[in-house]
Amino acid sequence: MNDLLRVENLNIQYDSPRGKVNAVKNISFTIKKGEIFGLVGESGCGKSTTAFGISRLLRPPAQIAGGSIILDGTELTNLTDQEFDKIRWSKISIILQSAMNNLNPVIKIQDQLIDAILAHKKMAVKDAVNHAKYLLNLVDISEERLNSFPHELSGGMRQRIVIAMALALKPDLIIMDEPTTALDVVVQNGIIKKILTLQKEFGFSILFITHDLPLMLEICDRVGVMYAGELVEVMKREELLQGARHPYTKGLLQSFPPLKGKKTRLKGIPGHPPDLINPPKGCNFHPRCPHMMPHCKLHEPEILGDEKGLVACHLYEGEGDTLEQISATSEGN
Ligand SMILES: Nc1ncnc2c1ncn2[C@@H]1O[C@H](COP(=O)(O)OP(=O)(O)OP(=O)(O)O)[C@@H](O)[C@H]1O
Repeated sequence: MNDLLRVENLNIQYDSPRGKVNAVKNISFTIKKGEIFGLVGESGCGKSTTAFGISRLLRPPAQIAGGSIILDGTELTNLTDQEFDKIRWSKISIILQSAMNNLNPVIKIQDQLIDAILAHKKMAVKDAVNHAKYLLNLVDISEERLNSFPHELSGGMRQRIVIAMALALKPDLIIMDEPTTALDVVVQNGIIKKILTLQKEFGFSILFITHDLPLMLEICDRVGVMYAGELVEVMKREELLQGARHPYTKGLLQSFPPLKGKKTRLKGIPGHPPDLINPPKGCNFHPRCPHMMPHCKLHEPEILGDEKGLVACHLYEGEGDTLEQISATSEGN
């Protein structure tokens, strides 16, 4: 089996004065070695909470309420903070939407880079400086910039430096949470191209989070679609380009201009996502779903898988295997 990351039945909740916010509800997915896996969905559907849960960045009132996160055979949810610190950067790193959330504004780039390197690798400071120069070269930034403070650089340069930092210890998995959303389209294109080149060169896996489905369709091998804290569909890129199965994913696809072919009128999805403290009975999406059946108001659909991917919708009931059946079959292989 070549899964690098296995997330199983992950539940993450926020305590709030109104009650528990079920921000991530029982989600399961895998990321293979060298794969780019995308998580997409409307604002508030739980993408960042999932990323923070995997990379141990959740802070109270958030907590993992159940489930398992296995990275290369190691169960991450059982690790102490000190044990997790050993794998941060070296096995897993994260790039956040705004580079200023990753960089310390009052420390020069060089010191931030070599601090990250020396915290995990025993080497002479001179060698760490050379490594920092090498990393900047990787992201096409001149070595002189090592002496700059973050505010002296453009947004695109700062995000490239964050990518360099994420790569510093050659991790197996890089989580990218909206890494280009804060940048203009031209800079965004340059950064995406750079990420793809580096991924090909080094072979790391990426969990790529965005609400921008067309961008995801350009770069990801497989895409997971989240709605109201749940994973409702997972498909290979090629399958998704042919059209989605889940009515929510279909709605998302119709909310963006098509990548190719004739321009069509954008439809959007009427209504809004449910309250995560008191979600509706049955399928979470039923109040907005154009295919809603009486059954959908009463019963939550199970996520089922076949050769096309996974889908949680009553329209496809009986057309696939449960996650337990899939997992039993793959373990038997
Ligand atoms: N501190 C908090 N207390 C209570 N609820 C929270 C808190 N932080 C986040 N949430 C809720 O958790 C849910 C998931 O939020 P999350 O930020 O993970 O979504 P997202 O899909 O990443 O959204 P975005 O694209 O806007 O970043 C949201 O409904 C949000 O309101």
